[in-house]
Amino acid sequence: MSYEFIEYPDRDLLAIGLADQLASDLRNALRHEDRVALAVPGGTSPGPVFDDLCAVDLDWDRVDVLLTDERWVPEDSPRSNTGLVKQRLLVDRAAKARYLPLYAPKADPDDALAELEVPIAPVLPLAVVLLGMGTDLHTASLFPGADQLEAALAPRAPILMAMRRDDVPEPRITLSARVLNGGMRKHLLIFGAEKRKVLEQARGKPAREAPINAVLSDATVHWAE
Ligand SMILES: O=C(O)C(O)[C@@H](O)[C@H](O)[C@H](O)COP(=O)(O)O
Repeated sequence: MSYEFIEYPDRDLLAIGLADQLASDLRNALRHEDRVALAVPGGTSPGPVFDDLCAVDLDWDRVDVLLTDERWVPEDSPRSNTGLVKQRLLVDRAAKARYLPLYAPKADPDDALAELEVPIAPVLPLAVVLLGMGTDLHTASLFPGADQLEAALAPRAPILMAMRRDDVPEPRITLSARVLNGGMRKHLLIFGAEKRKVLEQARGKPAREAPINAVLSDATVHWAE
């Protein structure tokens, strides 16, 4: 597994440097394509990156933004990744981007997969993918031990899958590993010594134990304490 590892002096400098890199990847992709897709994670880490990226001058009206995964909660829930993206990324210049949702107001995510996939299929492969990671080595909602992990890691997995694990508070919906890994440029954002350590220890582990390994090849890892 080969990936590049960039260490930043602090989290603010990481946010600036990573936003700059994402902007440059998007500009490069826009030189060759009419429209390009950017997938981003939710969770607590990416907010400051979004704050910098949203102000960048590029052809946002040709960019499709989607989440790598979503918690199955309404948009006004504090746990909604959509809420985060709408408040911190799809503002300022980036307000012109088109948002492709990973949530629909249905009780069961399995009942929404087909309709949510319709606008996503034509924008693949993803031009730029930003990923987060948990200390259990999950990325997006590809959790070790989740009910559908094996299917989501399969080479012919569907675009979207619902995912559940008993200790995860709500059902999730996630892009499958092949869609995430198929991104033309991939970046992983991690903060803190613990995540750095577990990522190093994950080397060589099978993806069912370390799902992050399914999406890391040729990625760039961005780390700060
Ligand atoms: O909805 C989510 O939670 C995610 O997209 C998830 O994969 C996240 O990126 C990691 O859990 C890291 O989360 P933190 O940045 O909060 O540590």
